[in-house]
Amino acid sequence: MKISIIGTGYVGLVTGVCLSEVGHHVTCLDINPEKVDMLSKGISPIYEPGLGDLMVKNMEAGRLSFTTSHILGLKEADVVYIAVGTPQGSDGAANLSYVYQAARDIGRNITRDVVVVTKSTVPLGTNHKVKQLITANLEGNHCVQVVSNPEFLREGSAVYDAFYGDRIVIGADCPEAAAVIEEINKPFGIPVLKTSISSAEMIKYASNAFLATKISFINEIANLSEKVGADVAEVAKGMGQDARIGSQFLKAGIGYGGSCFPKDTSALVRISEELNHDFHLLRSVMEINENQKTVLVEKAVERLGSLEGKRIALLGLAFKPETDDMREAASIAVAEKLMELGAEIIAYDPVAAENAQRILPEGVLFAAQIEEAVKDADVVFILTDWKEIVEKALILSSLFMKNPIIFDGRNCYTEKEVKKYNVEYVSVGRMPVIPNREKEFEVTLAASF
Ligand SMILES: NC(=O)C1=CN([C@@H]2O[C@H](COP(=O)(O)OP(=O)(O)OC[C@H]3O[C@@H](n4cnc5c(N)ncnc54)[C@H](O)[C@@H]3O)[C@@H](O)[C@H]2O)C=CC1
Ligand SMILES: O=C(O)[C@H]1O[C@H](OP(=O)(O)OP(=O)(O)OC[C@H]2O[C@@H](n3ccc(=O)[nH]c3=O)[C@H](O)[C@@H]2O)[C@H](O)[C@@H](O)[C@@H]1O
Repeated sequence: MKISIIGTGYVGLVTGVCLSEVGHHVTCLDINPEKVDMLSKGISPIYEPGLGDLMVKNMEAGRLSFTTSHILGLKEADVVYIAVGTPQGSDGAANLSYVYQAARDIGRNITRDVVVVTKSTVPLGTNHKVKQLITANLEGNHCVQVVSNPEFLREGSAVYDAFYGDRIVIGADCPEAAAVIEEINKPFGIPVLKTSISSAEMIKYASNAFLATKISFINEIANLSEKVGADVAEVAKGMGQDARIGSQFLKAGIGYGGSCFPKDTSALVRISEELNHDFHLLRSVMEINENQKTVLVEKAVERLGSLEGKRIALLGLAFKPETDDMREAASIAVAEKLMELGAEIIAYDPVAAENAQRILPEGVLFAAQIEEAVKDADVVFILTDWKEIVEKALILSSLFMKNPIIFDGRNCYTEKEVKKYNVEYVSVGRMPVIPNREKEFEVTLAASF
């Protein structure tokens, strides 16, 4: 069985590599020639742990190849995955133009009966439209079945998620087509849930919206905890121990970012509006998230007064650790706000700096090393909890800053850890830690180097 994948972004590439790893023959197709050129040389265009090695291994085994040609990429395919982007349009709804173009491309180029699998996150009814578009563009008399197979991987652990996901959802109107996709996925050994196409489409949006809701909920609890002197980390732990609630996605911070939660919540609100339903809860989730992105800046203004001319080190720029993805990263909103307030920004990210340079406002300086960012800074902001940043930010601030002060948007440290250092520490949903400058601290310059 020959598999083709249209789109080699995070989802298409990970899917292609992992399907080839379990023994399938996969051709990945992308319209971006630079990407395909890199991929054909065995270089992954994205930072995703474990992906590059697995990709090269399967290319060398002759199971994985890349092309920009729809003719070559589709002519021998029995199964075609659509994994192109569905970015947020200017009206908040998902922009389906790439999906529809992929459908036309499939119709024009397939040479046999195929099962088309939609991996892209698409609103209700899209799969029916995809089938119509393919059929309308067919050049031969081929039978086409469409299956909705939403993707649940997380960036930064995408390869792991492909092999150890909680479920594989297969939405189909045709049981034979569903069986083909179930068979392809058998080697992963992940439980399969078969549904209608509409339910599969809804499962994807509902899952992301629910996770986003958990985050905004805990962020509101964090904001409240600060007012009453509670510690949101303890609150989340206590809540999470209730199996009905679960401990995941209860980490308070500066809100969710990334390529999916923001756009998928917005798309679901638009889908609801089109159905004359006001999804009030989800609108609030989005609003809370917008406000949450800049709570650290507000705290800094409250504590320090004017930020004009202050040198602020932004540690971590990607929307989460272990990725170079800057889409909707909180660092963008924070940097814009700080620039507006006249601060001077020196930014550091171990992996996402190159992408960040294209996105963050002009005038932001970039440090090649974390030490360079912290040295001479008046204030440190932690925006992404990369392991390196968690390991070094506290100690470097205590060593290099005149009056060390950290605003931590990811709650990286406990009060006990902070108290070993001569650092003022402001986090989210917890009381600030103010050092007693009279006291001898465990970490001193001499002791550390
Ligand atoms: N990024 C993620 O973690 C996840 C994304 N998703 C969904 O998967 C879909 C894809 O997302 P990403 O992989 O992040 O997108 P992406 O933007 O990283 O990649 C999309 C790729 O499709 C290519 N493309 C566009 N039109 C094409 C065409 N007609 N023929 C061939 N290639 C074409 C683009 O050049 C690009 O390389 C979206 O719907 C997204 O919501 C779902 C789960 C996780
Ligand atoms: O549809 C998608 O694209 C994907 O979206 C998310 O995956 P991802 O965006 O890669 O990353 P997450 O780990 O979910 O984090 C998203 C954002 O929420 C934030 N977050 C996460 C968890 C938490 O407790 N608190 C919190 O603020 C993260 O810092 C990050 O900014 C989902 O977790 C995936 O299941 C889904 O497939």
